[in-house]
Formats: sequence, structure tokens, C-alpha cells
Amino acid sequence: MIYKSLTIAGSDSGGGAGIQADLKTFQELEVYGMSVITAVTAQNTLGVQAVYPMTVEAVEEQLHSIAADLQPDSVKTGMLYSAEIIEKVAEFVEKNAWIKLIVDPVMIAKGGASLLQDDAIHAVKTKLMPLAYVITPNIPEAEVLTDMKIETTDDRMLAAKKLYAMGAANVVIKGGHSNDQDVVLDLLYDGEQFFEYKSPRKRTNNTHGTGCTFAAVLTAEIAKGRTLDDAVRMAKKFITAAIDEHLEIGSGHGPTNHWAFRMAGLSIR
Ligand SMILES: Nc1ncnc2c1ncn2[C@@H]1O[C@H](COP(=O)(O)OP(=O)(O)O)[C@@H](O)[C@H]1O
Ligand SMILES: Cc1ncc(COP(=O)(O)O)c(N)n1
Repeated sequence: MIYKSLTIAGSDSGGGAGIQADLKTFQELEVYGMSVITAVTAQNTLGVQAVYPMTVEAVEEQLHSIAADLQPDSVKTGMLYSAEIIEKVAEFVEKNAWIKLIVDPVMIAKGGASLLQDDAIHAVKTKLMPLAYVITPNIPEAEVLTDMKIETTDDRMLAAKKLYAMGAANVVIKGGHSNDQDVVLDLLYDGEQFFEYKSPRKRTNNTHGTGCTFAAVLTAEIAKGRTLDDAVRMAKKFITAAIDEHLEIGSGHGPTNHWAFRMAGLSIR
């Protein structure tokens, strides 16, 4: 059986995040990767130097090519940039019943550059979230989407409930940006229960692309039919190994190591 996953996201010329991180991750997990590019960024470990959004027609043509010939087993969205692109993506997701939809609501790059226009946030909430099997915001993204401040784990639980009420079938709020100095907690809410995934916090600047990579693991594992709990467990192991063995490349926020999980011979349990 060949599982196929589609990523709909921006290109990171530096290779650490976006489409590049997603395709590397799919490959590591033996899932055939496909891509629809929404924007081209001129980017390296120092930051984002420029953003060139694709036209809605260019996004539509790519989506059409996939839908006409290569039905994906799961679909991930990353940087979508504008309300128009979000609306087009939502239309295709609905029309083609791409029900295993993983929405990583990318808004701001680590260096501060905006990857989503301000007026597109409404479209994320109203068009995309109701279609999501799982949404994977980091803490600042969850704050924007819920209009609340998140400081404690209780705040995060409340935010997860709010995101669930907005239509996402499952919510993972990642903990990379929390103020806990020792532990990084990723929190899953499935509408009934909370599940916690913890790892030691690594003191490193080399976390470029962690969010993309985490959500890409979920996408690949969900394509294979894994439960969400198994998929999040796998994502946590994969990203922890990728951060532990980060690559000393560039002079800014370096990328994670997508082959570390495989090289360490790690498995899901
Ligand atoms: N310093 C760190 N040490 C260990 N794991 C981390 C660290 N920073 C982030 N992670 C993990 O990387 C993933 C992405 O987290 P986060 O930084 O919150 O998202 P984003 O990259 O979207 O901002 C999560 O699974 C989180 O637990
Ligand atoms: C094209 C693109 N997409 C997404 C991100 C976010 O990266 P991160 O995973 O570090 O939040 C990025 N920097 N560039």
C-alpha cells in the first residue's frame, strides 16, 4: 500500500520549514509526498527576506491537478497567506471530501515576519477550522484564534475547548512558546478528554521548522490510518529527535534534523 499525503503551504528557500520540511518528513515516514505551493518565500536561518504569494489561479490549478489524478490519504495546510487562497483551499477540501485535514494555522515566522495577512484570520476561523480533523496552533496562534491570553495550562485547556467549539474535530496546542523552563507540553483535546505529551525542553535556537515538521508527522501517520493519539506520540518523538540532533547550518535559527528519528532507530512505542 502506498500512502499519499498532500501539503498545501509556502516554500522556504532555506529548506527548514514550509513545503520543504513537510516533504522531507513525509519521505522519512515512507509516505509519498505531494505539494501545492501557496507562496514562495526568500528565507534562510536569519529570517524571511521576501514573500511572493501565488495567484489564486495558480493555487487552483495545482489543486485541480492533484484532485484529478492523485487522491491524497491526508492533507496538511501550512502558510496560506490570504483569505482568497484559504477560500479556494476550503472549496477543494469540501468538494473532494478530503476529510483527513490537518490545519497548521501558520501566522508568523520565528523571526517575526508575517506569513498570513491580518484579514485572513477570519477565513481561517470560518472556512478552514470547521473542516479540520485536527488543528495544531502554537500558543501565540491559539491566542489570536481565541482572542484570549494563554499563560497557564488551564488557560490552554480553555483555549482548546474554544477552538473545538469553532469546529475543529480535534485540537493540539503545542507548547514550544510556553514559559515552562524544563518541560515542553503539547496538549490534545478531542472534545471529551485531554491528553498530554511531554518532553524535556532543549536549550537551543535551532527550532526553525519545528511546527511544520510536527504537523507533517501527524499528516503522514494519519494517512496510514493511525489513531490521533498514536500520531501525536510519533510526532513528539520525531520532533524531539530532530531538535536533539539539530543541524548546525546557517548563522541564525538553524533547522531541525529530519533524519534523526530514522538514524536513532526510534519507533512509535
Ligand atoms: N525547546 C524545545 N525543546 C523541545 N521540544 C520543543 C522545543 N520547542 C518546540 N518543541 C516542540 O516542537 C513542536 C513545535 O512547537 P512550537 O514551538 O510550539 O510550534 P511552532 O514551531 O509552530 O512555533 C512541539 O511538538 C514542541 O513540543
Ligand atoms: C514557508 C514557511 N512556512 C512556515 C513557516 C513557519 O515555521 P515554523 O515551523 O518554525 O513555525 C516558515 N518559517 N516558512
